[in-house]
Amino acid sequence: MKVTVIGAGAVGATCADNIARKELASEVVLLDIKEGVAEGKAIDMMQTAALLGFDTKIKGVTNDYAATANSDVVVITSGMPRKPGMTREELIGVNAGIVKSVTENILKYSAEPIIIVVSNPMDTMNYLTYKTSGLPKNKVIGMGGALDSARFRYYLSQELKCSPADLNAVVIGGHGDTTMIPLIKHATWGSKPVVDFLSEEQQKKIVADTMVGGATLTKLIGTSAWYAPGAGTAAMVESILRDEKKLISCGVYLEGEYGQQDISLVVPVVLGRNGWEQIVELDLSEEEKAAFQKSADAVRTMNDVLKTL
Ligand SMILES: NC(=O)C1=CN([C@@H]2O[C@H](COP(=O)(O)OP(=O)(O)OC[C@H]3O[C@@H](n4cnc5c(N)ncnc54)[C@H](O)[C@@H]3O)[C@@H](O)[C@H]2O)C=CC1
Ligand SMILES: O=C([O-])CC(=O)C(=O)O
Repeated sequence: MKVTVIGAGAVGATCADNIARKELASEVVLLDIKEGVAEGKAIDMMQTAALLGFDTKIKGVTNDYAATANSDVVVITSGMPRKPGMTREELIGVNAGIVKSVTENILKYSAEPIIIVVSNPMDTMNYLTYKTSGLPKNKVIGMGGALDSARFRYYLSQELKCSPADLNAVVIGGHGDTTMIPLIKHATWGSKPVVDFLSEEQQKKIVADTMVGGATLTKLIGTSAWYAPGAGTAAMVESILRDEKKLISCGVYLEGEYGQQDISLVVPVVLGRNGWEQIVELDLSEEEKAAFQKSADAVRTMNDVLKTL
């Protein structure tokens, strides 16, 4: 199996590292536009192979798309990250052009890869990739929900003083500070609803902390996060390449599901060798449905911005 990661920055390199350590693919190609960066990081990672004992071959290239030929999965992380005080949406002007040209280049060498879109604003970049690529909708998948759900489990585990591994908790909606919807009423610890253990105040804080999880880290670090984003993306690659059929919140193109059309939003999907194989429709309350509609309206406004670029 071959995976290409476009963008050898913080998220792309971390994702490639996770894929190699877990030997999810025999070959990983890391591509960046900056001369030498992907080559250097690939060699650095390959020099951990003797220490960590993996056999995946990582190759770095500068803008050489021929090296990406016949990839099974392509991860797009190329583009600008936000700085403290910015929203993800403010990146659209720079990142839309990058994501569009990268998608076109990928398809010159790989006929029908599964593309995972990470670049922000993710919901709109995933929509753009779907529209640009002409790929079947199940092969264009946005990464955001895997990360946001992991953050949700982290904040829940801190408050409940339990292992995040024992929590089932899902974020849907958009991958934005105000568009993501941590479904706290659906979250369980073991099979017990977490709300049975948390005050209203605790619940509100967990939801709010999850929603601004990315912004909090951007403020602390000075650029956006990469360890959990890299791991979240690799978890999606794993479920796809190993055909695990894991239920993971992902950005997918909706055609009627959750009452939405012609938009990419984050919902729980089954991820397997064919990409996303099934959308799972949760039983949402009226309040949750209204929040989903509000997120859809905001994401649609961003998608409309694409027409002006
Ligand atoms: N969806 C999500 O959950 C997350 C999304 N992100 C987004 O991922 C993107 C990358 O973030 P970082 O890795 O932290 O940024 P970074 O700045 O460390 O890396 C981005 C890389 O993209 C490269 N690049 C730029 N234009 C390119 C092109 N045309 N072709 C190939 N490579 C190109 C740059 O040279 C740079 O090495 C950002 O847009 C960020 O907002 C980051 C974390 C989570
Ligand atoms: O916060 C950002 O800009 C990067 C991102 O999407 C995240 O870490 O959730």
